[in-house]
Amino acid sequence: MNLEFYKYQGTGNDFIIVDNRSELFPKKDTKINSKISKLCERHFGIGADGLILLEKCKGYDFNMVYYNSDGREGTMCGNGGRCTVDLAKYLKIFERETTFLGFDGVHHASVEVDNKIKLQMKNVQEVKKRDGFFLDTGSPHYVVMVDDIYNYPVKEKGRIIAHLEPYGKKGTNVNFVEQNGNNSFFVRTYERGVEDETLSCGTGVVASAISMFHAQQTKSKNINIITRGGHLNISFKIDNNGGYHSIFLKGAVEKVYQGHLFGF
Ligand SMILES: N[C@@H](CCC[C@H](N)C(=O)O)C(=O)O
Repeated sequence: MNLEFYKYQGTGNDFIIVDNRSELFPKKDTKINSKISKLCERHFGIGADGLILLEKCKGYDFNMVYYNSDGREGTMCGNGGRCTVDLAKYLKIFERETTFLGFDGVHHASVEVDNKIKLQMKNVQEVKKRDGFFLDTGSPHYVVMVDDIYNYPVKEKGRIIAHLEPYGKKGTNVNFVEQNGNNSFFVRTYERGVEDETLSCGTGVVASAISMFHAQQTKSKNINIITRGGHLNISFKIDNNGGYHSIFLKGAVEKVYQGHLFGF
């Protein structure tokens, strides 16, 4: 059987997305993790930071299932979520605004006039101080400020921090941040499950923006983030208990090509 897939990128974070409303993708196959990691491999496969299934979901427009490029099911993916929203619009699942389910719960999203995708992220109740900061924005993230970010050894340092004891067997994603304006920061992310730096990470830039506000590096609740793959905007509000809500991640996405998976 041949299964159709779409190749997407959101600020350089790239994904294979399968329209699995037909439920033909063999999620229960005992070898599915190695099959997914092979598809994500950049020499023997299609090449991607992750694979996403867009599925039917009662009460919502769709359900999003996310696998990291190591083939294991991950938690929430912000850039992948934005790409999946664009595909759902292309497939005529919705027109301007959508509500869907991700690993971390319900998400609202819209397609803006400039075709950028604005995705509401899960509320953040707590930012833990640990040299840097640790918080969950749908996926776990450690955030630390560094100097000379362009030359910073993200892969080497990220790999060590990601698997430190407090982050358990599953590890954490690691973000390195340098300020370059009042409300503007450059962020580079080491992603667990990819075990490398990616060009951008949606949940990571949200974690970085909130951490920078929390650390009083900026007074703005509307923050621009530059990644190696492009620009993202993060806005949020604060509640009386110091929690963060109405968190939105906005940026461009691109449907790059479409193809067929053989042997599925
Ligand atoms: N690239 C993603 C984050 C993916 C999740 C991460 N690798 C994990 O498993 O925690 C994003 O854009 O948020």
